[in-house]
Amino acid sequence: MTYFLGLTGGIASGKSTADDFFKKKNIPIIDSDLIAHKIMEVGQAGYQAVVDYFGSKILTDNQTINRRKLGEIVFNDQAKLKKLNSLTHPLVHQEIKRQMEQYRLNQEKLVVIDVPLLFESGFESLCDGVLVISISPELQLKRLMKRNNFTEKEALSRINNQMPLSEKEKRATYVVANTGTINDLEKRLSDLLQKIGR
Ligand SMILES: CC(C)(COP(=O)(O)OP(=O)(O)OC[C@H]1O[C@@H](n2cnc3c(N)ncnc32)[C@H](O)[C@@H]1O)[C@@H](O)C(=O)NCCC(=O)NCCS
Ligand SMILES: Nc1ncnc2c1ncn2[C@@H]1O[C@H](COP(=O)(O)OP(=O)(O)OP(=O)(O)O)[C@@H](O)[C@H]1O
Repeated sequence: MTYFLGLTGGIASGKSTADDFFKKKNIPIIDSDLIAHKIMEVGQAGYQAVVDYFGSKILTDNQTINRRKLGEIVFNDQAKLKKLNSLTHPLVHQEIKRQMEQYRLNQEKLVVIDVPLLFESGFESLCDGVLVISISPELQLKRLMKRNNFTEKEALSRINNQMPLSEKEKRATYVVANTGTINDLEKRLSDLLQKIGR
């Protein structure tokens, strides 16, 4: 039986950094951010729906979706974010489920499903356990501003559009803090793999 470990956390809490560790251990990852990007590539199912709704102002000169611009719009307007979610999430969930089925058929022992909005979209019912990567609000803001070159306002608008990390920790099966070095994180994840027994 495949064990599906949901992986979530807050924006910039360290999910992709955790994914890098699992990849090094040859554990397959289903990456929903990547899937969301793919379905919005030119010609893909999500592209036309998003462009029809938001208009050509979200396009770059070569007709691809300018995610920074789209992000600026939706993270400052909850109704538009809700709309974007309604256009993209069914397609993302469909692709996640397709990949899960493949891994199940291949009798993979452990698969990590990285879903930033796992609890928000009720995805935990499809997972055998949920790992939350947590950090303090101060560190989250600092890392997000640095990684995306965001102002404090830009970073806070993204953080505040997600369920509070403290609430995600309460709902988690496992919580791993990413407050130290990346080495510390890897050590904690290694201990977790022992605990899960895979
Ligand atoms: C708004 C968009 C264009 C911003 O693109 P950008 O390249 O700046 O960010 P990226 O996609 O890499 O996401 C970075 C992080 O933002 C957060 N985030 C992304 N989408 C959302 C959302 N709908 N609600 C809250 N937080 C979100 C997540 O923590 C995610 O890990 C993009 O995130 C998007 O299309 N989102 C809608 C699809 C979605 O919900 N994706 C999340 C996985 S299902
Ligand atoms: N332990 C750490 N020490 C220092 N920097 C870190 C640590 N862990 C992650 N980072 C950095 O913090 C930033 C956010 O981490 P990461 O991209 O893994 O977060 P994420 O949860 O995947 O973000 P998103 O929600 O946007 O997908 C990155 O620039 C990463 O290199």
